[in-house]
Amino acid sequence: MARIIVLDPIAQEGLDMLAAAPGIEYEVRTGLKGAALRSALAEFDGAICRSGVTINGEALEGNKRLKAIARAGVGTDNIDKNVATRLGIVVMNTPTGNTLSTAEHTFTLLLALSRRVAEAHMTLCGGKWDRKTYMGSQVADKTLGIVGLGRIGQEVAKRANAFQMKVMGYDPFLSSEQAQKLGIQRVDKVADMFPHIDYLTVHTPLTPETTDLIDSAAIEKLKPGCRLINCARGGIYNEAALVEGLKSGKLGGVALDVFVEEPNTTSPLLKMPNVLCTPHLGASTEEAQQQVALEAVQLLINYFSTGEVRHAVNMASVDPATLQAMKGYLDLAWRLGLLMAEWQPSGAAGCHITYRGEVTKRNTKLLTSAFCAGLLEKALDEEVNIVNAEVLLRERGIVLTEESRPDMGAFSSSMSVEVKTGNKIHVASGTLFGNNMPRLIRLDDSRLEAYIDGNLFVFTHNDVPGIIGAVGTIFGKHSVNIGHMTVGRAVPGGTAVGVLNLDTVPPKAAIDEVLSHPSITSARVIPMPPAGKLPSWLGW
Ligand SMILES: NC(=O)c1ccc[n+]([C@@H]2O[C@H](COP(=O)([O-])OP(=O)(O)OC[C@H]3O[C@@H](n4cnc5c(N)ncnc54)[C@H](O)[C@@H]3O)[C@@H](O)[C@H]2O)c1
Ligand SMILES: O=C(O)[C@H](O)COP(=O)(O)O
Repeated sequence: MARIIVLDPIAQEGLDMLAAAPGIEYEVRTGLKGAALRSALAEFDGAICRSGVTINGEALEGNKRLKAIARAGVGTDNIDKNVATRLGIVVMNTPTGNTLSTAEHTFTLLLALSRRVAEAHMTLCGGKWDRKTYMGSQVADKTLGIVGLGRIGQEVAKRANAFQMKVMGYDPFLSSEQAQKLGIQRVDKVADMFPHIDYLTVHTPLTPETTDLIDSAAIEKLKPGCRLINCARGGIYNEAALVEGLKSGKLGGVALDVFVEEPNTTSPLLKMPNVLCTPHLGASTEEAQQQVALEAVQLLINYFSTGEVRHAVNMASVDPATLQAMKGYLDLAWRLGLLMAEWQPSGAAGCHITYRGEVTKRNTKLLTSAFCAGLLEKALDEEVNIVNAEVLLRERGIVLTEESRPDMGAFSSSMSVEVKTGNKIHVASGTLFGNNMPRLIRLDDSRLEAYIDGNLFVFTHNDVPGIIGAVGTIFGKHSVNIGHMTVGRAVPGGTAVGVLNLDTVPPKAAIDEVLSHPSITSARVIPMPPAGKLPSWLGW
């Protein structure tokens, strides 16, 4: 049973869906912070939030249970994604559910600011019929500048065009063709539009690049009387600079839905004329809330029932069909990681993975993560999975590189991992027989065809006659049954490797006896998961 905590109010439809989902139970606990939030999160497998709760590093610290956070909305800046990734917690959002509502809210603010609707309303409610003070400004034939032309920015552009506005815009990912299609005059940098625009609206995430994007220096360069709107994130406009710009008369007006500090009832802007503010209501429509709640709940249901990862913001998304199709390869990659963790001495400095043949057409990044998860699984006293494995590996200073070679080797598909320790490189290569039978096809210099499950007994020896018989006799004497045996070598008469699958773990006396053979140079038991047992993070 997966337990889900709902940390912010979400639409009833979402709660109903949680209640009806088999294998899921949920609790609504809103308004949590600090230690209360941390201990609550430790009791659940999944969490749903909006922008109200702050899931910072402290809240996640030491959490060994939480696997997934679904954000019913777009912005995930209230979640410490670095810490979540490190702990193997996948963070997903619902990117499209509130796009139209937020674009509409942006336009609502733009129009209401132009006509000073809120101020006129408040004056009238105060008993004054004032038709002189609230002279407005027509938007038709004015120029709107848009920074950030993703989902919301583009919808705002469409609405501006419908209101006969001229639209200029900047987004590093907006092509000239797309800009032309949307009726946007694209500029190469934000400042290029400053002298031309009557309105500016921003629709970017809050990042180091967009923080204080519009500060006093930028406001200086704006056309006098320009009106600024922000329905994205507080902090993209420097709030002190807005106050100054309004006081000096440089700015014609400011409309904000979002603030640096939220909730916020004390901003000096709230008391200024030509200012219009709403308490982060961009996504607050029945339609948007229903949509994002249903989407967020579905994300968690899918994650806990099939392992599907969609709209992840801290890892590559993986749909169930891909997972299903890659199950065998994920198993192989994970097993090669488990094997290498035992085969190479500690102190790995780097890992290089080569994919060959048909497997290169698949999501090899996922396979690399699965290998890393296997490599670290036993060494770390924490959850290691495909979300955090690469991060954990790199954190340990291990350089990870990957290459794909579409040409086939001896097998239609193979993956080969090289682990560098000091001046030595250890190699393990594997392939998949059928859909779900991982096989080891190379260990260091020796080519072989070994199973990678159960109790592996791996020994190195000189390639001389009598070794297989000698090892078989020793295990027979100790009543250890050999299920499968393979030996491989690089060249006849050189060094060779033997891999046995034993039905039981051999006693120490048996291993010592094997090691006492003059031509056997090393021997060890490498416990591997039974055949068919998939990593727990796959959810199967
Ligand atoms: N007020 C609200 O209630 C509300 C509702 C929904 C979304 N939002 C916020 O609106 C923002 C945009 O949402 P979206 O769904 O359109 O996201 P999106 O990812 O579709 O679009 C964001 C765009 O910003 C662009 N961008 C990033 N950095 C930039 C930079 N330095 N300069 C110019 N462009 C840059 C990206 O290329 C992208 O095209 C998000 O921050 C989101 O949290 C607020
Ligand atoms: O990023 C978002 O989706 C918006 O800021 C909406 O936030 P909310 O879900 O808290 O209304």
